[in-house]
Amino acid sequence: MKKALIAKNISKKYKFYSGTKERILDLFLPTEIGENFYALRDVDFEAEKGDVIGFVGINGSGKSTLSNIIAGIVPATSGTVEINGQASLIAVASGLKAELSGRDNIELKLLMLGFSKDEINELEPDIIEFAELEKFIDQPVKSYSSGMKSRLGFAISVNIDPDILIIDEALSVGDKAFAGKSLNKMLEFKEKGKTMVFVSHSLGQMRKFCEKILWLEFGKVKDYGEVDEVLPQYEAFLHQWEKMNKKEREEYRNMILNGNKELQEQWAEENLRNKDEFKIKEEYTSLLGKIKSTNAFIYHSNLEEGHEVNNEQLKNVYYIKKLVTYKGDTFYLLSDSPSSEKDVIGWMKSSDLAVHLHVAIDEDTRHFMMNGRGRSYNKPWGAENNIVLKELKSAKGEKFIVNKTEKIGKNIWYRGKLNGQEMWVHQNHLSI
Ligand SMILES: Nc1ncnc2c1ncn2[C@@H]1O[C@H](COP(=O)(O)OP(=O)(O)OP(=O)(O)O)[C@@H](O)[C@H]1O
Repeated sequence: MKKALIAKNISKKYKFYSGTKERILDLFLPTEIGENFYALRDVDFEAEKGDVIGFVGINGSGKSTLSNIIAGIVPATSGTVEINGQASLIAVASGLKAELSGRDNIELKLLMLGFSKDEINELEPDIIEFAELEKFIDQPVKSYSSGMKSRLGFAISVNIDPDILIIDEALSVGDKAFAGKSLNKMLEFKEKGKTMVFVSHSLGQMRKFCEKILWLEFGKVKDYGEVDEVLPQYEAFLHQWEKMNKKEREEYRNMILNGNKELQEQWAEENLRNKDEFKIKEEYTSLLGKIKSTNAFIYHSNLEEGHEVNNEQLKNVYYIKKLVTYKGDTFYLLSDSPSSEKDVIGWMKSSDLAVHLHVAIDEDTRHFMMNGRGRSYNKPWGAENNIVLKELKSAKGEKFIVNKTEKIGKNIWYRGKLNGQEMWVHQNHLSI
């Protein structure tokens, strides 16, 4: 497959000086003055065309520096970046000129990218509309909030249709509505098979969006691979990192920078024992479930974000064909039909559901008679919104021809037809 991006031995050195005198002397003297600080050290990685890669790492690990180098905004001290096509970076304020208005920034950026005046005139209204900056578009960018700068950056980057899109924390600023709109645009790019690099501290977004993860640690590549492999390790590491005090963090940093692989493996063995907890483990199951209360939460597939249930959802019975375990919790996939793909509602913690085992018995024909008690439903073990007939009193003595039998917990439910209408009836409401 064609490589979209090859980064080789990228290092980025910054210098810290104790004052202006040192800074000036360093320019003129043949010996180096000042303290060297490496934001990146020998970073190597490649992306195939269509890869969606997330950069993760604690604060200061070099994620933004690397994305800025790939986008051509910051030069590397050494190493090479080979890009097939044009890269575009969306980052708060990156490449925006503070003194110029939003509109002038759009024109400048497009001119720098080689667009003609006619092309710019065509693209500009779309960019302005997407950015939703209204009258601010003619104000200097220095008067913008970080969210507004991010909107402008995002609007320019996605509308020029780059080959590689680099998104640096663009979704963590700005409001929820804009973040939603941006995410849709990114999904559109993903579907088009564009190569994308995504920098974010939201691991939920990473899991939802990326296929590969590059984990940076103090400017070095700690790991690079499939999301399912790298992200649980990183989450387990974060869990430990948050518990460490200043001294322990310093010791850890020295261990990494000294590069002793054996010591590092030993540390991981002792401290990342819980890493499997952060893996999402999927299993097939067959249950029926009812939501216990309105406090329950329906999660997206990343199991981090979601929304509360509504009252109507409490009056339904759901099919559960898949379960996952993540961070010690079990989540069930709720669906309106007996499938884990069709009519899916979302994931819910098992503690928020009342469930029963759901076993298909057979599809044999059986003949029963209604005994006039109970109700009938459009699903076995139905709830209020599944009611077909509120009372079966008037059907007493009528024939009920069964075409499907299922066991829900300890109870048998029959699906059959009463006067041509299909419904599920509990065993207690039928007689032979
Ligand atoms: N212009 C600069 N001059 C000096 N040091 C810099 C400069 N830019 C970045 N750094 C340093 O380089 C290191 C990496 O920074 P970078 O912003 O790439 O990290 P990051 O992983 O994106 O962090 P965060 O998660 O906090 O955004 C940090 O220690 C930072 O202080």
